[in-house]
Amino acid sequence: MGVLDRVDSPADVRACSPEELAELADDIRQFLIQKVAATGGHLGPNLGVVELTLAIHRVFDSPTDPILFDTGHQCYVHKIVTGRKDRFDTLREQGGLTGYQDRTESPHDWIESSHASAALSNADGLSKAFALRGEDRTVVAVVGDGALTGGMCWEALNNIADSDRSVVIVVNDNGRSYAPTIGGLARNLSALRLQPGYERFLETGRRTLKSVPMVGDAAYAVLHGMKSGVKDLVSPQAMFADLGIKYVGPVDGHDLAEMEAALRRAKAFGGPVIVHAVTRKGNGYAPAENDEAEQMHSTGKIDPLTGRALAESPVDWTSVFSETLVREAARRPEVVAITAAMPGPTGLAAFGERYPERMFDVGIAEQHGMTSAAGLALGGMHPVLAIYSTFLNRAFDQLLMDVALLKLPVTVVLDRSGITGPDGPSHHGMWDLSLLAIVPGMRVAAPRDAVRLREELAEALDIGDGPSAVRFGKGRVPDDIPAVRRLGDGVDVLVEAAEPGGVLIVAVGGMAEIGIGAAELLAARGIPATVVDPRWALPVPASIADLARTHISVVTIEDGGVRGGVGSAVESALEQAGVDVPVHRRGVPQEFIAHASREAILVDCGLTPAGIADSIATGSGYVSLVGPEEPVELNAPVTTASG
Ligand SMILES: Cc1ncc(C[n+]2csc(CCOP(=O)(O)OP(=O)(O)O)c2C)c(N)n1
Ligand SMILES: CC(=O)[C@@H](O)[C@H](O)COP(=O)(O)O
Ligand SMILES: [Mg+2]
Repeated sequence: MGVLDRVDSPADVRACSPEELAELADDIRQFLIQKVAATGGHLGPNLGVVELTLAIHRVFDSPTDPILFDTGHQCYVHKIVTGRKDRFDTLREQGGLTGYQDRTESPHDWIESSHASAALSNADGLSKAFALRGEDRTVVAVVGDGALTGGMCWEALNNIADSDRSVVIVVNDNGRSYAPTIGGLARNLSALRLQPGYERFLETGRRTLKSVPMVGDAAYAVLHGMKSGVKDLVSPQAMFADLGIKYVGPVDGHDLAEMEAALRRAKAFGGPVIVHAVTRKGNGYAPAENDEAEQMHSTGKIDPLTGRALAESPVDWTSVFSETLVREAARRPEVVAITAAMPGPTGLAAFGERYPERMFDVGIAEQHGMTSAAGLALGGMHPVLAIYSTFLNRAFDQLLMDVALLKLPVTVVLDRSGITGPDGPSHHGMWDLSLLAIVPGMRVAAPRDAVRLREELAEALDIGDGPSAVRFGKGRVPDDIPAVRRLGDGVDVLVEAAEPGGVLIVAVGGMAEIGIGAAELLAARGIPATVVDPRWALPVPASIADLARTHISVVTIEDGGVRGGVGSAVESALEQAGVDVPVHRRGVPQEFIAHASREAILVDCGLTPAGIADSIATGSGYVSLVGPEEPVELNAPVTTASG
């Protein structure tokens, strides 16, 4: 019976003795390794915040004092000590524990989005509300060094600094996003951490002086004081202090007692405070600590002993993109690449190794990345900004007004478009087609397989008079789905109806396989169907309207929201062409889709050959996943004595 077995709430953590705390931290570390090895998830980040999270729950009173985790991928320890440890076998599985904060799981969770750099703005707003309501509550925000490279953090800091509100910002500085965090900020933060003299100075002092009873304690206090002297010379304190925010640290984020003492100092201060915790991603688990590339930022199912993946990953869209870009760049010196702190996951790492001078990591800063791309294009380059589809949301205004308005040759490569699965509603790439459809002059390719991805990326790099986008999904990429013929405007006919007058299926990108399967099932039911892949889906190619004239209806299938995407664009195109043929849109319901496997969600959305064929044969509409449920009572503001 370990200490963890009897910890089910923050109060249980607060009741632990120092010895029990040390055991609890070890128990949690082993728990994380065993559970996340079995389910997959953010093992590295969570191993890095064990002591930090325990210290926070000992000093602050969640949920009265909200604890916000920026991005939320590092909230597993928080979940473990807030009564959810028994559900970790269901982590990131349908109906199970989410991998991020989730208000339906616990009142200890306040925010939910997995989009980085938003927690400080949430903290700013929450602390303003508490001040207005006269509630004496402290908002605690845990923000990583990577998230701190996002612009919203600095917008929030600018506001928080200009107040005396009780906000404690715990900077979890492990020096990494996926890869090492870039930029002047990171350099400043790490200056102290990497200062060997400072570290040695502290370590020697701590070890030597603490061993001397009495005298040691006094001398240690002197050392501590000196530390602040040393700190003033090299610390990032100036960066925050100049903003008007008190700075505490740097603190060893794995030293529970030191972390707790720093947080108590911060809490006592009463106004906005930054506690700079220095941690190590993957701490205490050698396979993660030794993972040079990403310190096991996010893993699939692994062998807990060795850290090795249990399943080989199939050839995926990302790897085809990666190799194609390197090949294209060899003959296109104007091509440069931009990543928002995700060179590995977006496939740009190979390009960066081959062409380091043409590769730019801007940090978790998609907005800046998009407009920096505009600048690169103004300077004669052809930038390729590779981001996950869901993060395009962050850079929409920049795409519209800094790129498209100027008709600049920027290519946005959107990986993880469509349903992604276990990362839940804020990670599904279901918004990009709707967003891109309203950008004047935007050309959007959605390859159906590896062959078309190579083709369409090259075509995008040939576009010099405006922005282009190439979007593809997560996971396995079909090698080759051949066309029967290609029309003049690039549309590929994949299936010719056996006879005229049937259904025209417009299958966008990765939905081609589903469209072909649906056509086969319809043919068996005596309903002829033609299947086409537009390849360049937006703006809608002219031949789609021409084809529609000889069909009784058009069915569009897209791995994206059904409102405003390709289906809506096809409807408009037919109307403009005077083609009076009904369009039935099939796609992802315009709802927030809970986490589950991609496959399970596609089935639930009716995005399968049988689902599409049945909906056509029966004339039913597109699927909705949320019934008329009663809204769940969430985080009703805690009424305090004063309120
Ligand atoms: C806007 C946005 N862009 C990209 C990501 C993908 N992403 C998830 S975690 C992460 C790195 C976070 O680094 P940091 O904040 O330092 O936290 P750590 O993992 O080091 O604890 C990134 C880039 C994201 N969640 N949100
Ligand atoms: C929070 C985070 O790291 C996400 O960006 C997500 O985990 C990405 O997952 P995949 O790279 O497995 O799609
Ligand atoms: Mg980090």
